[in-house]
Amino acid sequence: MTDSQNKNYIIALDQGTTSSRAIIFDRDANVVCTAQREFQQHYPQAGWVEHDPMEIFATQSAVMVEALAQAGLHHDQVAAIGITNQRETTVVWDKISGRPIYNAIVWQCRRSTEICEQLKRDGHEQYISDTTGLVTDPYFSGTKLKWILDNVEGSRERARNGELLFGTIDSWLIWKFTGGKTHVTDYTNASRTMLFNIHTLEWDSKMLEVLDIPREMLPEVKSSSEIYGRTKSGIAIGGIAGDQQAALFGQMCVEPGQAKNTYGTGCFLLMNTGTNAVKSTHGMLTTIACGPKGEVAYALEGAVFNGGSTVQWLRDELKIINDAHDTEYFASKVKDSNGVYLVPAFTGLGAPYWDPYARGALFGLTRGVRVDHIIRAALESIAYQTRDVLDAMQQDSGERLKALRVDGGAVANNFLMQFQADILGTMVERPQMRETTALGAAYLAGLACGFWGSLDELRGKAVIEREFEPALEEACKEKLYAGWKKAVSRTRDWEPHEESH
Ligand SMILES: Nc1ncnc2c1ncn2[C@@H]1O[C@H](COP(=O)(O)OP(=O)(O)O)[C@@H](O)[C@H]1O
Ligand SMILES: O=P(O)(O)OC[C@H](O)CO
Repeated sequence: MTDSQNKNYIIALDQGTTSSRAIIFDRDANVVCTAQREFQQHYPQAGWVEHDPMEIFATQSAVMVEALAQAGLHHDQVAAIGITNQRETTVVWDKISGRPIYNAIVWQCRRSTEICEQLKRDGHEQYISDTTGLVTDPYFSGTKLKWILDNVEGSRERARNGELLFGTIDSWLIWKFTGGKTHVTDYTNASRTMLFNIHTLEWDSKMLEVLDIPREMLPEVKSSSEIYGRTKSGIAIGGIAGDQQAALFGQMCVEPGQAKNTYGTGCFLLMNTGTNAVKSTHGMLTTIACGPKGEVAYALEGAVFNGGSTVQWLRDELKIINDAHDTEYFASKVKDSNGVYLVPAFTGLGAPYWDPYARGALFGLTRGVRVDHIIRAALESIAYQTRDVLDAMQQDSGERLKALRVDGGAVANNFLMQFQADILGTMVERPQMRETTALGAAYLAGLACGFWGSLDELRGKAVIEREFEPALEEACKEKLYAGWKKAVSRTRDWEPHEESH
């Protein structure tokens, strides 16, 4: 048996907002083994979110070792690693010591709101939208990176001298896994930085100048499916994609018009638009995704900041549930939310509102409201936010979705999926294979090293486990949704502007 025949597995490393996971796939793209570790969230101020990059690397390395050990595999048996990651989260590290100079500033963090306001005052909003496909919001890496360079003493100078490197989580992990040899990212992650021209596929000189970012610290940008380097143990790293683009690929939405919604910490609805970089007039982002071979394709994206995190808030802060799974039981105990709306604008509102000043609120409280109603309202808020996004995206794309493909941790919740179908008036399709993010990264890595010849070999994998049919009558659906829109309008522009930075 030759060496390559002996390599019968691909490992996907899925570095998410709340946990690091490693998933091993066999040649039939079946999951052989999964290992997962949660890591600490840091909230140093209201609206700020940080991670420790060393903890991210430590948990990600640990789960890879754990998964291999559980499966009884040696690293020699792995053909390649695919990396997929929470996007936008920004790390700056010292090239020599290999240590970050500041905690990672997480995609949800609002600390660069004032930098965005300045960009708007200076008239850069249109340029940012035309060039990077993004809205001027603290969500993206560019203003987070500027914040670090402005606030960590001497860092801009050190970056100019080539002593510091910048990366999103994919770059950070690859740099660490290759022992400091490889400093790369891929087009999908680069397209989330606000520093990258999505049309010419290059770092954008004007954005670097406007944000005063030294070019020396940027990673080389590569395709999503190629061999970038090897881990210290010799495994090829062959795929990189931001987690939402990886999920789109894993759901095989590689042709124009195909879309998926992922329900994780946030909710991310992406629609592939092929070679056409569609410009939104309804608050969607234009972003880079992957075509059938992992090549550059464009997508429209609606990003909702707080989806499953709303359920975590019920569990960790309010402590009214023990486990995310219990929400289904409590929400189903009551016939409706009793007029309660929860708007989880904990870190402002993303698409289609883009309001960093919005803050969360509960509306419609009366004396008869019980915890069950609040739990139900929390789940309903996830579905309402998805409706906001889908309505906007359908107006931009001119396409009406026949069915919404879903994935992510929260799709296990049958109540949520049914309410989603009801409030959209559209069928919701839940796949049998829920690990679509990891699967997408595995496919990209497997295609790069010839483990799989083409996606066509794997089409049979896209099996629907359950369809949720809309069952709510039109008038009722629209009345509920009108209540949601009213609630959202009351949360807008809540935080005073001068206190947001
Ligand atoms: N049964 C459930 N009902 C509702 N929400 C759930 C359920 N299971 C998990 N979640 C939520 O889904 C999220 C985890 O999904 P995952 O896709 O792993 O997220 P991420 O990649 O963002 O870390 C958590 O925010 C959790 O609260
Ligand atoms: O870690 P997730 O799955 O919540 O995804 C985070 C997104 O990539 C942020 O843009």
